[in-house]
Amino acid sequence: MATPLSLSSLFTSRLNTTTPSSVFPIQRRRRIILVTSSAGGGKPTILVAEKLGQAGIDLLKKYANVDCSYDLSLEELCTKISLCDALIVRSGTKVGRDVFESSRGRLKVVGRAGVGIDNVDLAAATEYGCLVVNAPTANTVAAAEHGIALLTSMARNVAQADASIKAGKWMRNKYVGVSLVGKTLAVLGFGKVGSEVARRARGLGMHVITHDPYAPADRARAIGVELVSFEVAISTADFISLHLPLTAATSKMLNDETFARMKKGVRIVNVARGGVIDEEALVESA
Ligand SMILES: O=C(O)[C@H](O)COP(=O)(O)O
Repeated sequence: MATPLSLSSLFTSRLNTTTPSSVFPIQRRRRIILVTSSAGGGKPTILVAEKLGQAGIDLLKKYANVDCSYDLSLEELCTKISLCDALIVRSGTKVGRDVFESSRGRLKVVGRAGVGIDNVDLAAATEYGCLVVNAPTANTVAAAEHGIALLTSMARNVAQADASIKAGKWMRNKYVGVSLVGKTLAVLGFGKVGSEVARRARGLGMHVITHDPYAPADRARAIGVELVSFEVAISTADFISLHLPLTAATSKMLNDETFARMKKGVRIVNVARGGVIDEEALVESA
């Protein structure tokens, strides 16, 4: 299965000799690598299938023909892709086997402008010799800050109180919140976003534990976070924050069995992917 490279690494390093010959550095000083048009000679063609920042589009336009076409149906995407050397998507476009098949070998790279690559069929990309790259640090702080925003507003019932007051009610006793200070937060997934959430939660005076089989112990220690088993994480937490990719191993990781082992009244923040939680089980156990 293909391992996603980072977009920045694709653009800043030379590819090794096993890469397709149509990949070459065209701008040595900044070591930018782009993919040639298989039509030969001309600029490569990049399909941007979801909205990106204009600065990014302008940069691409210096080196490639850029087709910004949003909200394509699968059929439209499959038709266009046979004329494209590269495709850039966010999380809303499913890049499945059909897309690689339809490209008939012309598509050389799929750039995921973001972190999660669960919308790209990596096995099919590998079979069709197509690189998949992502931008793993692009939105780390935004996701961490959003996680903390949800954590604090959930603790203080901000959304419910806001809706209530907008409905003309004043129910301050109903929406009394809970303190975060001294409470235990379990961060599931101690990667880039999870670590930044943990760091911020420590600043709020929380006791932070984490479960992540790949987490470096020294990083956890440096932030003052305790590495624990999955069992300890879910059974001792007052709050749980999810920062996991959606894979076969993490799909429905929180399910009826795990909900049964959690503390009563535990609050969960999910800024990862919805599929990490079995939503039917969540509704049942709420
Ligand atoms: O995986 C990610 O980077 C985030 O979920 C953001 O996805 P987006 O590019 O669709 O906003």
